[in-house]
Amino acid sequence: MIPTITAFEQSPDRGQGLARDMPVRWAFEEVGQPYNVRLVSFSAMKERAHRTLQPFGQIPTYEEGDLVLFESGAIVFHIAEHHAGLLPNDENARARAIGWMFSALSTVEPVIVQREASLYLENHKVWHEERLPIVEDRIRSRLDDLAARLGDAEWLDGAFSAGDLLMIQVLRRLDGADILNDYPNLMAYVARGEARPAFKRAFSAQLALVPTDEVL
Ligand SMILES: N[C@@H](CCC(=O)N[C@@H](CSCc1ccc([N+](=O)[O-])cc1)C(=O)NCC(=O)O)C(=O)O
Repeated sequence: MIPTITAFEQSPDRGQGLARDMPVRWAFEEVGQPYNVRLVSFSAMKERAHRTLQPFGQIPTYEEGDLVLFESGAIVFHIAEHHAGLLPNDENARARAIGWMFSALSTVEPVIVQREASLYLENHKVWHEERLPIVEDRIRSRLDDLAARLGDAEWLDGAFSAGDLLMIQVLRRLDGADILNDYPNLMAYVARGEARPAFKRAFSAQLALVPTDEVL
């Protein structure tokens, strides 16, 4: 059975592939699993029908038969559990790769999302100018440690895994910011992820939905 995910009907990132359907698309492409996409408008996301799938009124969701999932990380994990190619077979290596999935979403992404909130939602607040540098310092602290751990390695822990997929997707949210430029090995790490044929297929698929005149 071919799973169906939901994605934005109108991409707020205008084709940059930063919304969270992107890691799910990427995971499907890495394991060679076809998938269908149901596009959802901002208003429809908040309706009861969608909230039965995703209680917070967001995308993505995953439907396959009588299984409904939400949380992009959980969906990527489900895909990785049911197909080869995203998690190692070795028990300890698999556990470490899953650890990196959590690290991406609960240690690195939150400070990056705080910066986006500061820039796009709080930029009119009187304390915005004072807060942004504090948030950006928190990001640099995380990137210092991540860059030190990655070093010159190709991926975070041996072969490419779902942990790398999610970490690279999180780091891509800094695209356009100067911050990542200070970490050449992390820039190269993201570039390696973006060079993967599966990433390119996923990126093209989400870009194809964006009207040409809206692409950033
Ligand atoms: N923890 C959930 C979070 C899901 C989530 O944040 N979904 C967002 C889209 S991806 C987040 C996102 C949005 C826009 C950009 N962008 O660059 O424009 C990037 C990422 C959403 O539906 N937002 C609508 C709403 O909350 O009302 C998950 O990982 O699935």
